[in-house]
Amino acid sequence: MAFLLSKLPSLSALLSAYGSLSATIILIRTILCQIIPNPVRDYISSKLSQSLSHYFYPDFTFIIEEHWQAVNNETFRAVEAYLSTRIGPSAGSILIGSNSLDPHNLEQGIPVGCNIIDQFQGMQLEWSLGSIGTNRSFHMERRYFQLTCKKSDQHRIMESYFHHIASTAKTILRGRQNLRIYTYDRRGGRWESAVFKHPATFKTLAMEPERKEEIINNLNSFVRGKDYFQKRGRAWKCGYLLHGPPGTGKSSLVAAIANHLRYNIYDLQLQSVQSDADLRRILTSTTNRSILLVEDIDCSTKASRDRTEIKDDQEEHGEDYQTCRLSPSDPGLTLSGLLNFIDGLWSSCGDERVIIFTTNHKDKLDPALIRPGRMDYDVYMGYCSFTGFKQLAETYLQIKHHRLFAAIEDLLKKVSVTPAEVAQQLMKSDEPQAILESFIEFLEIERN
Ligand SMILES: Nc1ncnc2c1ncn2[C@@H]1O[C@H](COP(=O)(O)OP(=O)(O)OP(=O)(O)O)[C@@H](O)[C@H]1O
Repeated sequence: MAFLLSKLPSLSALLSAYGSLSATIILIRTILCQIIPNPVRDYISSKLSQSLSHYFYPDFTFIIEEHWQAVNNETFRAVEAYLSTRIGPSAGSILIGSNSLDPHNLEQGIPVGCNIIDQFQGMQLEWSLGSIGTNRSFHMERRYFQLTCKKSDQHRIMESYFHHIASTAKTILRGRQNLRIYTYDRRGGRWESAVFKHPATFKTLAMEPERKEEIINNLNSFVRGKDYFQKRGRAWKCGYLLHGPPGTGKSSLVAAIANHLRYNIYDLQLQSVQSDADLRRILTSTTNRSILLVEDIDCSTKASRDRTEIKDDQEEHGEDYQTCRLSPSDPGLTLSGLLNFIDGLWSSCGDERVIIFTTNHKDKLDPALIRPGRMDYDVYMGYCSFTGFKQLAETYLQIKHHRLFAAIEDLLKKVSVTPAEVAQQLMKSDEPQAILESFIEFLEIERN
C-alpha cells in the first residue's frame, strides 16, 4: 500500500500538469480561431453536435394532433385512414364495429393506445394513437398520433412518407364503403354522425337529362379542379341553390350528389347556430371533401330571409309569428355572417367543399343571398315532366315503353304533379298495366 502511495504524483505535480494542459488547449484554440474562418468553425461544431445527438438520442418523434389551429387536422384524418389499413398483429388490439349485422360491413378502427408498425422505403416506422382528456369530459378528449422514427430518416419522412400517406388516404376515403351524415348537436357542441345510405343516384333521379348531365359534368370538373381553382385565385368550393315545390327531389338530388362524389354530408340546422362566431366554429370543424347542407334555408333563420318580408310578416302576425320558426333567443347569426361562409374570407377555409342550400320559396330569400355569382349553380326542381315520368316508370316498373304512355304525356302537360306524387302512385302495385291505368285516373282527378 505504502509502495503504491509513493508511486502517485504529488498534488503540486498534478496542478502544474493541469496548468500546462490548459495553457496548451487555450493556445491551440486561439491558433485555430485565427486560422479557421467563422462559418467553417460553425459547420464543424454543428456536425459534431449532430453526430453526438444521433448517438445519444437516435429517435425522432412526429406528433399529429386531431386539430390544427382550431380546425380539423387533415393530416390526422389522412393518417387515421391510412393506418386503418396497416393494422397488423403488432397492434395488440383493434376497434371493430358495424352499422348492420352483415359480416361484410364489419369495419375496423384504431383504438387509443394501439401501436402500429409500418415499413416504407426500408424505414421502420412506429405509430401509436394517444389521447389527452378525461372520461368525464369526453368532448374535451384530444387524440393524437405519434410517429417514432430514426432521426436520420426525419427528412425522408417529411419529403416522401407523408406524401405517400396523403395520396393513399385520398384513395381510401374516395372509395370508402359508407358515407356519413352529420348533424350538429348544440348541447354537446359537436357533430354527431350516422351512416348515410340513401339509394338516390343520378340514374334514378327524374330530371331533364340535359340538366342532369350538366350537373354531373360540373361535379366531375369540380373534383378534378384543384389547379383550376388555384390558378384563378378562387377557393376550391362550389355552391348550389336547389329550389322548387316540396316533393320535387331536392333532397334526392343532394343524396345523388353525395353518392356521386362519395362525400359525407354535414346537415346544418341554422336554428342551432347562436351567433356568427358559433357558425365559424361549427363550420371549421367540418372536414374537406364534404357537403354542407342547409335545408329549407328560408325557414332556418331570419338571417337568410328577405328583410322587407320579415317586417311584413311581423306586422301581419305580430311578434309571435312562427311560420318560419326562429330560435327563441333570436339567433345572433347575421346575413353577413352567413355570406362570409359562402363567398367571403371564411369560405376559403378548407378544400373541396360543396355548399348546398335548399328552399321551397326562393322568393323569400334575401336578394343578397341569391345575387348572381353568389351560389355557383341555381337548380330549379319542378313538377314532373313526361321525361321525368319515364325515368320514374323505369325505376319503379322497369318499363321504358307502354301504349298508355301517350295518354300520360298528354295529361302531364295539363296537370302539375310532383315526382314524389308520381312515385307514390307507381308504388301501388307491381303490375304495370294496372298501375298506369290507375295513374291516368289520378291525373284526370287532379285535372278537374
Ligand atoms: N326528381 C325526383 N326523382 C326521383 N324521385 C323523386 C324526385 N322527386 C321526388 N322523388 C321521390 O319523392 C320522395 C320525396 O322527395 P324529396 O324529399 O327529394 O323532395 P324535396 O323536394 O326535397 O321535398 P321537400 O322540399 O319537402 O324536402 C323521394 O324520396 C323520392 O322517392
